[in-house]
Amino acid sequence: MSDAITVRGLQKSYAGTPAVAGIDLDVRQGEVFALLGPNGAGKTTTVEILEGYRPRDAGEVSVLGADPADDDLAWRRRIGIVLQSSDDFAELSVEETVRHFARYYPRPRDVDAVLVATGLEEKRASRTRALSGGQRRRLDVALGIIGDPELLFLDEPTTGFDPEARRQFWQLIERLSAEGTTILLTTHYLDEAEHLADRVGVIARGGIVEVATPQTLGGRQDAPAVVRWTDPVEGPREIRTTEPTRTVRELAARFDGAEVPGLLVQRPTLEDTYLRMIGEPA
Ligand SMILES: Nc1ncnc2c1ncn2[C@@H]1O[C@H](COP(=O)(O)OP(=O)(O)OP(=O)(O)O)[C@@H](O)[C@H]1O
Repeated sequence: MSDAITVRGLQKSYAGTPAVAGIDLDVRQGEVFALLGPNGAGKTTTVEILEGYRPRDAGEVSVLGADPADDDLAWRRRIGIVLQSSDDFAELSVEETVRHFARYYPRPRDVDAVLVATGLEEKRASRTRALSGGQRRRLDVALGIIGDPELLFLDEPTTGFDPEARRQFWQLIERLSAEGTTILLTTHYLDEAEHLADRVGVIARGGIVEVATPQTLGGRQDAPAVVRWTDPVEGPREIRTTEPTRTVRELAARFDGAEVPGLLVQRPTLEDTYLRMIGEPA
């Protein structure tokens, strides 16, 4: 199967300062791919070039088989974009706004189903200007998926969501993914990337640092584990080891098979790994 997105040698500068400095990227059809990176790393610039909203300086880009710079209408209808919030439709109700957007697409999703899926059913009659920040972001997501896109771009989709709304959003993304939608998202939430993404790409200073699954990024799966427990005499203890099973077995023997007090085995989290990769102290 061909890739949904192919990027080779992408470059973009603003007033001579590189924001994207030669990025290569492949997003497979049907996968959820998360772009991670610190503020100013070049994520939004990259995504907006892929969406056809920003011109590039150099490089080859193919999105669903077309060059986004051609900005073909039929192509545009096959992609979904969750833009940063705008107040353009402040006087329309939630339902009117979603129905309005549905008319732009040849085969839109059912408006009622999208309102339910995005948790906006109870707010359907509310003016969009009266929505809370998190509700407004849900509306952005509703507008991004109403056209039933093959490829969905989500730029920091859950910023401002409460924990319950974030979980509901994750379920929505999982459903869309299960239906075959390819999804490229940017996020600052490492738990979100870990939960949703098949693969993550870490981008820093305009370049890709690594592309891997969340489980293997930065050699995470082989990183030493920390085994912690509380010794009845010596108090809290910890050992860093590449063989935590052996350590636990030895501890179990030492405690005669009884519960080892406060036993905990921890591998580096995705966040630990990410912070190390981008050079921040964990
Ligand atoms: N329109 C613009 N004009 C000038 N400089 C810009 C413009 N857009 C982005 N930049 C600069 O390009 C760099 C990359 O910005 P970009 O928005 O792509 O980063 P990002 O990874 O999306 O960051 P964030 O996580 O903060 O959203 C930054 O240094 C930013 O200041």
